[in-house]
This record gives sequence, C-alpha cells and structure tokens, in this order.
Amino acid sequence: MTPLPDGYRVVEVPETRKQEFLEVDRLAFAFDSTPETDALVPLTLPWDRTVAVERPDGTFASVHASFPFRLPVPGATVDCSGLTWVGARPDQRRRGLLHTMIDTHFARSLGRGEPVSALFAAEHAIYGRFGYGSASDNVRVSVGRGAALRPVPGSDELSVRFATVDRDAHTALVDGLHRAAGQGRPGWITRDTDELRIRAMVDPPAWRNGGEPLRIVTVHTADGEPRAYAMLRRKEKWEHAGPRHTVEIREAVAVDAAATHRLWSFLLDLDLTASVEGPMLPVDDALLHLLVDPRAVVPKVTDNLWVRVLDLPAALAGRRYAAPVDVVLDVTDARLPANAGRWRLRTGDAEAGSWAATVERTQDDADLELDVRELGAAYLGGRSLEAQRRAGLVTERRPGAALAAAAAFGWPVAPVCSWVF
Ligand SMILES: CC(=O)SCCNC(=O)CCNC(=O)[C@H](O)C(C)(C)COP(=O)(O)OP(=O)(O)OC[C@H]1O[C@@H](n2cnc3c(N)ncnc32)[C@H](O)[C@@H]1OP(=O)(O)O
Repeated sequence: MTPLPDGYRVVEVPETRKQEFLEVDRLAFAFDSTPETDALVPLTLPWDRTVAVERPDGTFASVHASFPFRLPVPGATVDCSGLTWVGARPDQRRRGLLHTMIDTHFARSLGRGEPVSALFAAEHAIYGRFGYGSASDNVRVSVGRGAALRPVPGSDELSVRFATVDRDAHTALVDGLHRAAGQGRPGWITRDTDELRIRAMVDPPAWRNGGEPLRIVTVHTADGEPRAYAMLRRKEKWEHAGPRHTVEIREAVAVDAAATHRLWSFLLDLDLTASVEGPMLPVDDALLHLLVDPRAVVPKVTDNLWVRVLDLPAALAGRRYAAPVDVVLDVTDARLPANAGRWRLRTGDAEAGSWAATVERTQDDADLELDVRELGAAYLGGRSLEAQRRAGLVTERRPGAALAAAAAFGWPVAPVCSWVF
C-alpha cells in the first residue's frame, strides 16, 4: 500500500455523507449542479462501494466508487468492478492519494471476487501506471445530411416513430433494445439498476446547451415490435442561406441490419438539418459498412473501456478464445504481485466455434513477456498482442508465439461500451 500523508485515512462513505462526496467531485471535475437538475438526475452510485480519503480534520480529500458490473468478454461474461467518480480536491493532488485509492479499489474488488476492473479514463495518461490497458476504441462520426446507405432487404417494411423522451413510455423499450443489440459484443455493459436506466434518458434543461428537449426515434415492425432507437437533440442554426441545424445523437442501437438501415435513413434525412453528430459506436458498427461513401464521414476514434486484470488466472479462464493456443506468458505486475510470473494458457476442445482455456502456474520457459497492462489491453479481443509486440510492448521469446496468441486472444466482434460510467 502507498503511504498516505500523516493523519489521512481511508473511509467508507455512507449515503449520509453524499453532499461531502459530491463536493469533492465537483471541485475535481470543475462542474456544478442545481437543485432542479439534481431532482431530475438520479445518483447512480452504490453506497456500499463508495470510498474516500479523509483528512485529519475529518473532511474528504479524495473519493472514488465502483459499480458491480457483469462485463461481456469474448464468449462469456465476468464480474467486473467498474471504477468511477475518481477525484481529488485540486489542493490535495500529487500527494499519492490516487495511488492509495487504486490499492484500496483493487483490494476491495478482489475481496468481492471480481477478477477484472474497467473504467473510462478522464485523461489518457492517468491509468496505465496502475496496470489498466486501453482495451477498446469507439468511433464518432459526423455525417452530412443525405448521405446514402446501401440497400438492406426488409428496411422498407419498418416504420419510424418520433417522440419526446418520456421516462415511463421509453425506459423499458430502451433497455430491452440496448440488451438485445449488444448480444455477443465484448464490453457491452448493460444498465442493471433503475438509477442507471433512468440516468441514460434524463434531460434536465441545464444540459440542453441551446438545443431542443431530448427526442427519441424508434423503429418498429408492422406489428409494432421495436427494433431500434436513437436518442437525439437538434440544435437550430440559421444562416444567410438558410437552416443548417445539427442532430446530436446521445445513443443509437439497432438489433439487425434492416433496423440499422431504417434508423439511419431517418436520422440522415431530417428537415432543416445539415449534419448528424453520431454517438459512441463500435469501430465495426453496421452503419460504417452501409455508407455508400465512407469518405463522406469524418470519423473520430478515441479510447473507450480500459481493463485491469486483477486475478489473472480467473480473468483469463473467464473468457473464451478464437483459436486454439498453448502459450507461456511471463507477466509483470508491480501493484498485484500475485499475478506476476509465468502462466501456461492452454485451450481445450472447441465448442460452438471458440475455445475455453486452463490457466496454470508453470516453470516452463516463457513464450511471451508482457506487463499486466498489455494483457488488459488484449483482454476484450480488440487489441492484438502481435501489434503490441511490433510496438515493443510485448517481447517474444519463442518465434511465432505472438502471432498464435494474437489469433487466440482476438475476437471477430469489436469491443465497446456504449455509455460512459
Ligand atoms: C475512472 C475515473 O473516474 S476517471 C476520472 C479521474 N479524475 C479526474 O480526472 C478529475 C481531476 N483529477 C483529479 O482529481 C486527480 O488529479 C487524479 C484523481 C486524477 C489524480 O489524483 P492524485 O492524488 O493527484 O494522484 P497521485 O498523487 O496518486 O498521482 C498518481 C500519478 O499519476 C499522475 N497523474 C495523475 N493525474 C494525471 C493526469 N491527469 N495526467 C498525467 N498524469 C497524472 C501523477 O503525476 C502521479 O504520477 P507518479 O506515479 O509518477 O508520481
């Protein structure tokens, strides 16, 4: 454990200390709220997983919390501690408080039997030093109005409804489609509490930034079954030559190609608009395959989930592999030495097109040497171990081992989480 300044201590935060907790994060993240906004936006924090570092005078210097997620991984799901709301008061930075909070978070997560942790990083430079690897990307596209899509059979039979987001009317529809659309996609964390489901659709006026209230487009079959949705806000812009409104999409999901086609055909043809600013999409999203002219979009790719392997054998045995492999990994892990050393990962028989693996300690020579950070980056199947070898981040001791391991760790569906926690 990293030593704290004299008199500082780690404490659990009960809900009765909510305002003190929020005050630290408001100072850390530079935001404020109002009673009107707070009344509309539920706090999603699980209070039995909320922790602070307290100063000698009993006030909070820094805080963090975690969500108890089920993380979809290649071919399976594992328990995952979703680190969130990490913040130190600006006058308490760079004294090791985050080091202590991370050690505390790791110990508490392992104590609950959670073999991995995941997070969205506020800044890219923060979490690699703690063994988190950037494990997935998302793409945001800016698409001009009228961009054409390749035809998809069945799209024309679907109909579209347009409404203002209504919690009672839409929460179950959004949650059901979100779950269905993410089937088989690593990283696709679902919103498993009422607070998280509501939080996804809240629309306090203070968040509108000059735009209209949050609207929802839903796509339905002839008998009314929902197949896709997009939550969006249009912003007015009138120029000399006429209207050039933008469409800002908060989240868009569809359960199949026909629904994707119908949804985006509608979004790309809204009157008065000039462009559509897309939500966080997986880098292999169907929309990107359907655009007739992909050069017409301006893609922005950024890091999405970061993953920290906490319990190496449980984490690696908890996912499936895309190819058979027998490889000895020699792992370094400065913060969790139980993960360090040599591990043999060996797949068994194929089942439904993928392979389960056993992971055991070994004295055999290493095939690959890597830090737990690079293992976390490869864990969801979206970052190649061979690419990391080429970048000098993974060392190969047996020729061909990186290619073979990369084929096994990779996955045909790109990992992404569609919402920031
Ligand atoms: C999952 C999430 O919640 S992401 C949100 C993270 N929070 C924020 O970005 C809010 C604003 N920032 C903060 O509150 C703080 O600066 C924190 C929490 C990021 C870091 O807290 P600190 O107590 O200052 O961290 P600590 O003193 O333990 O230092 C951690 C190390 O990371 C480095 N570090 C911390 N923040 C950053 C940063 N933003 N950029 C680059 N390096 C950083 C420090 O220099 C230090 O490096 P070292 O190990 O070489 O000494």
